[in-house]
Formats: sequence, structure tokens, C-alpha cells
Amino acid sequence: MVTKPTQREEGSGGGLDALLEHVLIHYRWVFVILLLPVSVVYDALLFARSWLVFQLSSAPHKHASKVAAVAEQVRRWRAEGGREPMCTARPGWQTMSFRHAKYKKTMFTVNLNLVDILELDAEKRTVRVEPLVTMGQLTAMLDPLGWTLPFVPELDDLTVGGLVMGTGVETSSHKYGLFQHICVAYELALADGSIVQVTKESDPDLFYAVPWSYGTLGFLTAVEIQIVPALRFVKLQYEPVRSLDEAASVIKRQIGLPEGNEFVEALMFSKDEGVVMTGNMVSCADRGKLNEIGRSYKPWFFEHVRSFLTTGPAVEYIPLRDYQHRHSRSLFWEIKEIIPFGNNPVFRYLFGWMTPPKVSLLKLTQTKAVKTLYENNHIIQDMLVPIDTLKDAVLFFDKEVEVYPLWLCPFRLPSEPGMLRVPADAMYIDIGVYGVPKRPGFDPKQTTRRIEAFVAKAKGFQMLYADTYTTKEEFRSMFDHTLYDKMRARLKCDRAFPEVYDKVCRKARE
Ligand SMILES: Cc1cc2nc3c(=O)[nH]c(=O)nc-3n(C[C@H](O)[C@H](O)[C@H](O)COP(=O)(O)OP(=O)(O)OC[C@H]3O[C@@H](n4cnc5c(N)ncnc54)[C@H](O)[C@@H]3O)c2cc1C
Ligand SMILES: NC(=O)C1=CN([C@@H]2O[C@H](COP(=O)(O)OP(=O)(O)OC[C@H]3O[C@@H](n4cnc5c(N)ncnc54)[C@H](OP(=O)(O)O)[C@@H]3O)[C@@H](O)[C@H]2O)C=CC1
Ligand SMILES: CC(C)=CCC[C@@H](C)[C@H]1CC[C@H]2C3=C(CC[C@]12C)[C@@]1(C)CC[C@H](O)C[C@@H]1CC3
Repeated sequence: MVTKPTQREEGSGGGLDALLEHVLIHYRWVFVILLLPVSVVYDALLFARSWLVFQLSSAPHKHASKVAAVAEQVRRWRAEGGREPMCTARPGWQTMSFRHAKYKKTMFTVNLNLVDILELDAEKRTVRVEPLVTMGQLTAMLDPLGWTLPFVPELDDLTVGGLVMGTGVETSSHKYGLFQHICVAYELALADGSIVQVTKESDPDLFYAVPWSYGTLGFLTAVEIQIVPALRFVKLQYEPVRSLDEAASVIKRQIGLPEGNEFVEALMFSKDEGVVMTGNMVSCADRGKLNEIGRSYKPWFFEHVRSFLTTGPAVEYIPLRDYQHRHSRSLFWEIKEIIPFGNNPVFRYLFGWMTPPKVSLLKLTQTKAVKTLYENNHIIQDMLVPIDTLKDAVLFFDKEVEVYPLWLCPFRLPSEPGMLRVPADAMYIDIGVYGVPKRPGFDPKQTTRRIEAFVAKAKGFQMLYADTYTTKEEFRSMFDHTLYDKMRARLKCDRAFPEVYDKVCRKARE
């Protein structure tokens, strides 16, 4: 399991309780193994529902009535006096972050039964979906039809709504930007109960204010997303690097190539060693170099990447969907804390088909002791910083937490109005830190505060699915609230929704 428990955890409870807690902390994998078949059944049920909906072709036809039901709930909230602000009724355990939002218990919750893919328009090159559609569901539908999203944020269960209202970043973000930048239209239910369709042209203020607003301007009821032609494979090149300078220069070279690279990412395995991966979609594969990494008996992707540090540079052909979901089966590298022997070939061949356990079910079944253990001995953070600060940022993280692998994902940040306003188009990089800090003295609050201060000084941004310890003033100076405040006033949101900060700050989380 994760690490040694704190004294508080070892000391809490007595007799049987203490024994149970010890088992839950140190042998969580026993429970997780039991969760695997449950995850399979849960997925199968979701699949059966999608299949039925598709066969009956009922989703597009039902959309209007489902949206009317959302508007009706908002009107009921108004009629009842609008005492508590509103949020979605999606329970905390279903969301793809470590947090459980406290406000779900006190606010007026609005049910959004919006789980369907609505329409694929090959001429316009867009797909229209409801907000609870997941990345796994979208690639399963689009890829076989010869289309795909310009980029697909892992993990499988991330929803379109969460990625728009929060944010999404992936390995083609250096080309396309963040998830919001591939969205062309939003349908929203506003605080007055009206339904609006918004594009860059029809209402630029609202269009640019929606991303990163965390459901505090209205409820998203549909999104139109750009699509691109899909080819069958990704030709992926692995290039080991032996220093941070080399990593930075290879990444910059690869994103700057005139002929372009569709995908660029790096995993650092220490501050001196990493592997940069660059890829493009292709229609044929060299048979000898085909690697179907999505097969359940294949090694965890990050371990496969690590092997190139020993074997040297290489090229592989990976089926497109396997590439898009390459970090799903190992939950990046978090799975090693949950099923420590999960990469053993015997386990992979026998039980790999049941992995990964669903994040939602892990959240639902984690005990208080496991939650506290994670909170005190674990870091899950993504920091978006200008690419020129990459070396300093990694050294800073190394000094503070020394967590590896480290995810490096470059992305383009256009100069647009909204929360992430930058003076000119810029290239940023997401540094993803997920794991158990090795540096002694890790303190979740103090360490994260220092990291946040570093990011703020570098003119960067913190991803808000993770814990933020910033004060409201610091938060407001990291994220440009000019347009957001203007829209909250225009849409009269004050009583209807809390401010973003009040939804994402530490106090709002259990
Ligand atoms: C034209 C068309 C229209 C459709 N319209 C609708 C609609 O209106 N509404 C609707 O809800 N559905 C619709 N569907 C069906 C739907 O989009 C998917 O086909 C269905 O949801 C598949 O579900 P799945 O992702 O669970 O299936 P699977 O592909 O069996 O996937 C099972 C799980 O494994 C994951 N997975 C699969 N392959 C990999 C891999 N290589 N690497 C990592 N993980 C992987 C998946 O993400 C998923 O979590 C439509 C399909 C088509 C073709
Ligand atoms: N590769 C990547 O980019 C990854 C991104 N993530 C992060 O995970 C999060 C997405 O997780 P997911 O479980 O899908 O979403 P969540 O349920 O966590 O939703 C995120 C926020 O968006 C709001 N929201 C979601 N849908 C709607 C809607 N239809 N209308 C209004 N508000 C909405 C939620 O409001 P409310 O609180 O009211 O429910 C919540 O505040 C994002 O924040 C993303 O940054 C995580 C892993 C990888
Ligand atoms: C690529 C980006 C931007 C982010 C990736 C973040 C993920 C690594 C985390 C998002 C949700 C996290 C959770 C866990 C591990 C790390 C994430 C997948 C747990 C599964 C860890 C074990 C706990 O008991 C439950 C956690 C739920 C959320």
C-alpha cells in the first residue's frame, strides 16, 4: 500500500477496529481484487445501456425533453425561493478526482440525465454530445467510424462536462490547446431557467467564460466538439533523454517541427532520466513493430516506457484507441499503490482483463483511514507552467516531493479572454505529479502552498480537480476573473451558484 500510516491512523480504534483498519490500509488490494468483477459488471451495464440507446436511436430524440427537465428543476429552485445555491446532483464518488465535494450535501442539486452521444456531422466535422458522455464512450463510437477527437484526455471515465467546466489536457494539446479549445458550441441551462446555445460568434463573452467556471454560470446540457479523421495506428517514437536540459530541448524541437507531430509527451523517471514520446497517426503498421498495448496482458504502459531507458530509442505502431487510453489501465502509475503486483505477468494474464478498477468504485469503497492516508502521504497535482520554466519547475518539484514518474505534456495556450488570459499566444507545459513523496517532511498543506507559490510566480496555473490551498486573493490573482465577474453579474448568478473558488478550495472538500 501507499506508505506507512501516520501515528494517528495506527493509534485510532481499538481491538477489532484497529485490526480491520490495519488490514484495510496494508492489504487494500484484497478489497480491490473483489472490486474488479464489480467494475466489470458496472461497465457491462453501462455498455448495455449505450447499446440499447443506440439501437433504439432514442438519444437525439429524447434530448429536448431531458433538457426541459433540467430547466424545470431550475425554475422549481426559483419558485422555492432559491435559498441554497445549485450544483449538479452527480455524487462526489463518481467524479474523476480525489475530492468529495462537501457542498453536494447542502446545495440544491439538479439532476442531469444527459449521457448520450447526439449527432455526428461529418460535413461540419463535429460531434454533438451530452455532458455526461465519457472519453471511453466517445472513442468507442468515433474511432471505428474513421473519426476521432483531436485529443482524448485520459482516463476513460472523464466526462465532457467535467472537461469543459474544469479542463482537459493531452498529448496533442501542443497543437490544439486545451479541451475547451476543441469545443465549438455549448448549450446551457441558465439561472433564470432559460436554455441558450452559445458559440464564439453568437455570444463571445459567455462562450469564453464557460471553461474553468465549474458549473457556476449555468448547467451545460450539450457540447459540440471538433473531430478529425482517424487513422488506424499511432507511429510512436521513444527517445530516452539523460538530463532535464536534454528533455526540454527535445520536447521543444519536437513541438516546433515544421511538418508537425500529432502527439508529444515525456515521462521523467528521475531528474536526470526520462523518455520523450512523439507520434503521428498512420494507416498501416510495420507488423514486426506492432504493439497492442491496450491488451490486458500487456505490461503497464509507464513500465513499458521505462524499459527504453535500457534498450535505447525505438519506434512502435500502436492501435489508435490503445494509444488514446494508454494510461487508463494503470491509472497513470497510481495502480502500483493499489495493486502492487498488478504488473506481474501471471496477474496480467489471469486478471488483467478486469483492470483497471473503476475510479468511482475505488472512491466509493475507500475507508476514512485510506482517505486520510492518501491525504497525508500522497500528492496528486498538475501544474501548468510556461515551457521555458520546465527545468526550474521539475527541479523545484524534485526538491519538494521527489515523485517519479513525472508527466510532461506541452500545450498551446492561445491569448483569449477567460480565466487563463495570457498577453500573447504561448507554449505551456503540464507537469503532472502523482504519487508518494519521497522527500522527508512532506506536509500536504505546506508543501502544496510552496508549489502553488512557485507556479504563481512562474505565471502558471493550477489544475483545479486537485486540492488547492490558495487563499481567495491568491486564486483571483492566478486566474483572471474579469470576464467571469462580468458574466456572473449579467447572468445574475450570485444566489444561483457559488463562485469557482468556493467550489474548489480546500474548505469545500471533505
Ligand atoms: C454511430 C453510432 C452512434 C452511437 N450513438 C450513441 C448514442 O446516441 N448514445 C450512446 O450512449 N451511445 C451511442 N453509441 C454507442 C457508444 O458510443 C459506444 O459504442 C458504446 O458506449 C461503447 O461503450 P464502451 O466504451 O463501454 O465499450 P467498449 O469499447 O467495450 O469499452 C469498454 C471499456 O473499456 C475501455 N476500453 C476499450 N478499449 C480500450 C483500449 N484499447 N484501451 C483502454 N481502454 C479501452 C472503454 O473506454 C470502456 O471503459 C453509438 C455508436 C455508434 C457507432
Ligand atoms: N487528462 C486530463 O486532462 C485530466 C483531467 N482531469 C480533471 O478531471 C475533471 C473532470 O472529471 P469529471 O469526473 O468528468 O467531472 P467532475 O464531476 O469532477 O466535474 C468537474 C466540475 O465541472 C462541473 N460540471 C460537470 N458537468 C457539468 C454540467 N453539465 N453543468 C455544469 N457543471 C458541470 C462540476 O460541477 P458540480 O460540482 O456542480 O458537479 C464540477 O465542478 C476536470 O476538472 C479535469 O481537469 C482528471 C484527470 C485527467
Ligand atoms: C493527466 C491529468 C491532468 C491528471 C491525472 C490525474 C490522475 C492521476 C488522478 C485523477 C483522479 C485520481 C484518483 C486516484 C488516483 C489518481 C487519479 C486517477 C485514486 C484512484 C487513488 C486511490 C484512492 O483510493 C481513490 C483515488 C480516486 C481519484
